[in-house]
Amino acid sequence: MLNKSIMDGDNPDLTEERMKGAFDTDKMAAVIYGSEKFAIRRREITESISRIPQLADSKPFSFMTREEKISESCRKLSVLSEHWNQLIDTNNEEEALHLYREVLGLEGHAFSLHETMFIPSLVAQANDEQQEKWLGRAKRREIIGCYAQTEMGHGTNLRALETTATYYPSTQEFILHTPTETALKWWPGALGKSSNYAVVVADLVIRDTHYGAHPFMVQLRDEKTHNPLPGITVGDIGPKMAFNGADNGFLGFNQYKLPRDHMLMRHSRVEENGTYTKPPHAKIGYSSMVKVRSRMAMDQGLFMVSALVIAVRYSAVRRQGFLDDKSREVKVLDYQTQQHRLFPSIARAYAFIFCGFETIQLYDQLLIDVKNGDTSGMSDLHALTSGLKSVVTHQTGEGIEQARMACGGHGYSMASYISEIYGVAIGGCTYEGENMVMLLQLARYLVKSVELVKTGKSKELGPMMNYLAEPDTQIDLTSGPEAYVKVFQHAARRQVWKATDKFHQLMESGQSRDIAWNNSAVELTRASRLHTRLYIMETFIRRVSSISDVSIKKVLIDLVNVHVNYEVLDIGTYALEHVSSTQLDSIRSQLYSSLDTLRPNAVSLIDSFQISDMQLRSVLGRRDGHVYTNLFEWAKASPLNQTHVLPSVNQYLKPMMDKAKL
Ligand SMILES: CCCCCCCCC/C=C/C(=O)SCCNC(=O)CCNC(=O)[C@H](O)C(C)(C)COP(=O)(O)OP(=O)(O)OC[C@H]1O[C@@H](n2cnc3c(N)ncnc32)[C@H](O)[C@@H]1OP(=O)(O)O
Ligand SMILES: Cc1cc2nc3c(=O)[nH]c(=O)nc-3n(C[C@H](O)[C@H](O)[C@H](O)COP(=O)(O)OP(=O)(O)OC[C@H]3O[C@@H](n4cnc5c(N)ncnc54)[C@H](O)[C@@H]3O)c2cc1C
Repeated sequence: MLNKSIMDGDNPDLTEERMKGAFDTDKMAAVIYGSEKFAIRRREITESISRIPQLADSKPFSFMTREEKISESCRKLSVLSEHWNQLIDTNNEEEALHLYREVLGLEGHAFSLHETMFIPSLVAQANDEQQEKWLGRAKRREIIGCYAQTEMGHGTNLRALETTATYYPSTQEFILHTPTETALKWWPGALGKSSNYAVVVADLVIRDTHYGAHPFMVQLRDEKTHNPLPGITVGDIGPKMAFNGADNGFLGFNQYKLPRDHMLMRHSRVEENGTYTKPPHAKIGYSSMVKVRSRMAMDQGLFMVSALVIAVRYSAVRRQGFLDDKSREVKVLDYQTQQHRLFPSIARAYAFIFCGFETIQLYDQLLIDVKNGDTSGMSDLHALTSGLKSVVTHQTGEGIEQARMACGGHGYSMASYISEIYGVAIGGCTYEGENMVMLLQLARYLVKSVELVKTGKSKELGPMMNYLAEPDTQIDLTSGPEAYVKVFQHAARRQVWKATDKFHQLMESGQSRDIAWNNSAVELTRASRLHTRLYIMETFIRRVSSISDVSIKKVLIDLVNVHVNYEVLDIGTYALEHVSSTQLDSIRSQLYSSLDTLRPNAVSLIDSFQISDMQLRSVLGRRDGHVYTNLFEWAKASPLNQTHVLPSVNQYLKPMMDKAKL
């Protein structure tokens, strides 16, 4: 059996799709998740979870209020704490994240920032002594932490953060203070009600000198009573577009005293007498953000996949309309428009995940290098992850929304759960750096790279930048995916140079650097997007080329073909400067035939992600494909259906209708 999710009693339309799959889904899972060992561990963890009934949702999540969602995730966390060590290797971050996804889903929970930002901040920013004091406690979950940086008035411009941490040598204490309303910390996940500790980012002040944003370990609540400590105002910021199982919070300090050794001092220090030692790199304190950005291609890829699992499975059981055979309606997945809507997103999801593996590894390596005093890789990774987080979050949003529409009316129902996936994923366009802002960060790096080429210093170009120095060449589109890479290189190179030239010309015409930058900004963001999409395409092709299993490689090459054709057409206006409109027409034909080629493997390609029904929380996307029965059962569970006549009918509608009858 090649597709391992074939089960007796499943919807025969899905079983038929699974039989058609030309590759082993367990083998594909090993490729997706980086190793056979981890793919097996994922399945084992999922299996173990299913044997603990208390870890199941106590009722459909979409029918819960916000308070119920928060309470439900806390209940599950307490059940998990009894089983933690049997379920996972607690030192393995990927296993922990898989466990959280399975049990708690994507709407957030008390530990959502603890694992992703609080612990990583301690790992990267606390010195050995501080790690000795707090890291073990954090890892054992004796305390719950979050990352409190953004303020009501400033999230992007960190240099303008208003919260101050003023050092007084006489008492060897910092005083944390929130001088204005706009200085309130605002947004941090799990801050409002769950966390009792936070890594707080504040402007360090010593003897009236402002040293800028620095991280501090701050206790917020009493460990026994969980009440906020004196001098601390903390609470929940209210409901959001999605992610409502999380208590994103606000936080204010009123002259709150903090011992000197609570400033995280791995890289910068304040001595007892107030002497300040600056870090080896000005932006080293930003590492927690780089850490999360380096994970985002993976995380967003998985968000997109969740929506695609739902849409592709549903499209294989939804029958509507006719093609050749007028005796039976077709699966909507057979419509070319449906394939065009979904398959390029499947390709992007695979590509994002492969990129994610690469950037996670780059971050881990950087962490080691920085610990050894080498900060030279920081700018490269900052630029790469800034562009990548922006492109993947935007394209994931587009892909999920298309997946929702591909499910027709039922896609709009919370039974599909796609709107929740969309709401959570789209947050990524804003958090960890607003997308436009991050594209402009990459653009700074691109402009500098062009300046290196212009001044004859091409040898100093960073990784992935050499193409900026290469001349345009003839493109032979018949030579395989590499030809499409060349199209992207041409388009990206031209746009990067064009935007840089514009910026330089505006400065030469007398505009200040900042004004010239702003007047070139749209062109600069376009350059960043093209550069990043080139990186994604190259990584995808590189990863697929390295695969040895023949059947896996074959289907992934089919997927690469969908990707490269779709991507080049999608940048048609830029590509037209390098390929003719006749060539674009032939790319169009190739795209349509590549959709056809992929069609038999579509369900197996999304099944390979092995996302459990529990994690998916979708009635439409369940593995068994019994959409209509499941949908009806789900609707019956609606709180509105627990009584035939609602009190509001008796109170308002009936009297109104009765009155109208008189
Ligand atoms: C499953 C559940 C899931 C769901 C889980 C959900 C979890 C959600 C968690 C969300 C958490 C958050 O959002 S936490 C908050 C995140 N906040 C942010 O990301 C804020 C975004 N802002 C920033 O990062 C910065 O302020 C930035 C925009 C870069 C501007 O900073 P500055 O003004 O200090 O710097 P600039 O003057 O612009 O740049 C100076 C130089 O520093 C470089 N530089 C800037 N940042 C750098 C960095 N990190 N590493 C190296 N170098 C850096 C620039 O490239 C410049 O280089 P040169 O060009 O060479 O000079
Ligand atoms: C779901 C979610 C979770 C979050 N979790 C956390 C958390 O755990 N901890 C935490 O500290 N924060 C958190 N945040 C806050 C988040 O990091 C910030 O909202 C984000 O960095 C954007 O900053 P901002 O809100 O100041 O946006 P703004 O900067 O005000 O953006 C508004 C507009 O201004 C534009 N803009 C701003 N500056 C520039 C510029 N220099 N050039 C061009 N355009 C510009 C932007 O592109 C955007 O269009 C979270 C946010 C969300 C939505």
